[in-house]
Amino acid sequence: MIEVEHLSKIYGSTPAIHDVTFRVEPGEILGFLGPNGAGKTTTMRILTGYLPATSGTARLAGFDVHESSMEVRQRIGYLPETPPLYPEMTVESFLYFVARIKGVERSDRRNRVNIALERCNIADKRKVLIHKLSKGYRQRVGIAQAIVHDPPVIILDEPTVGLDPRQIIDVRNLIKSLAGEHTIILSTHILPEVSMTCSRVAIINRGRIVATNSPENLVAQLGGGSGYELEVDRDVIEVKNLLQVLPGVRFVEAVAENYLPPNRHLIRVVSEPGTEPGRDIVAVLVGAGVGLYEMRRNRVSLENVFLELTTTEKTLESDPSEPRSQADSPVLADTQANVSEPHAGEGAQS
Ligand SMILES: Nc1ncnc2c1ncn2[C@@H]1O[C@H](COP(=O)(O)OP(=O)(O)OP(=O)(O)O)[C@@H](O)[C@H]1O
Repeated sequence: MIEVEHLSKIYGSTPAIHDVTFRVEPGEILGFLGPNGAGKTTTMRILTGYLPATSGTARLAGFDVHESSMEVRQRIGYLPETPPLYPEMTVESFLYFVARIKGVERSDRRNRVNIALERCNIADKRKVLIHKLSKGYRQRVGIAQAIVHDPPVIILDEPTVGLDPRQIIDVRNLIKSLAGEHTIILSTHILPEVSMTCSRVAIINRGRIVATNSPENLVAQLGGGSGYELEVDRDVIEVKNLLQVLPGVRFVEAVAENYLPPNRHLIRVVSEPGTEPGRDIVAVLVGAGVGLYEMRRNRVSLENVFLELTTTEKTLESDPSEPRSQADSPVLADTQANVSEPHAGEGAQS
């Protein structure tokens, strides 16, 4: 439904995006994830026909966004970071207005406006002036204006910024309910937004796509960092001798901690991807008379992946079905070699 190939944009002498390539299948929600200034809005604006690219192509339902911008605009619903609302209009009259300028037939407008009001759960606000609405409701009106002409593609730029936690949940549920019937790109720098809402994610950093895959596969690619942390009464050399022969145990290392009582050691056991050697680890330690005071799992999360990819120069191998960017240089081996740093259990708070 959406095919982006080798897209680049330079503002004057400032490069904003470089060789961006990804695809979105019909009915899918793609999370477009990146830190501030990564190039998300620039990419969205090119896709919606508001900004010309410096080079590369983007096609939507087969139409080139630059050469066939009218066809593209009819097929796209766009919610920019700041929703384009007319505060002095009522919700209903604004949606009628948008339906008209988006080319909805007069005979179909009432029906389309009613559907948009219902989908966005704002039917009871139809006669309310937009400037009297809370930010959460205004965001719903913003989404309603994006879907009122029933476009196959919806592009949402940071749709939950500035909302309170309750409103965020409501807007995320609304977005999820639109998938299937619509193909959606959701641009965000908020990680939970992606894990909760999107079937696939493209991570952009400093203008370049550094990974494209399902959230689960991205985590699995870095899954070599999963394992266990043990608090024991033996040092790392003794524990290593006992455990490193076990199937599934990749390596054993000491973790520096200064809160532990004397003669206690914190030890990390990193497992091979897809293995669960926890049971054997306990059996061997207990069998050898080792005092095991605590054992907990370390799991790599999407947060770890995001931090790894946006604070380093790494890229991950993309989904094999994904078109490859010329700049794509899969360095999975490099990534796996570094998985113990940063610590797999650490990461930004969500
Ligand atoms: N009109 C412009 N003129 C010059 N540089 C720009 C312009 N718009 C964006 N940039 C630069 O392009 C880069 C990408 O910006 P963009 O707004 O696309 O990022 P973003 O990922 O959407 O960031 P944010 O999450 O902060 O909105 C940044 O370095 C930004 O400073």
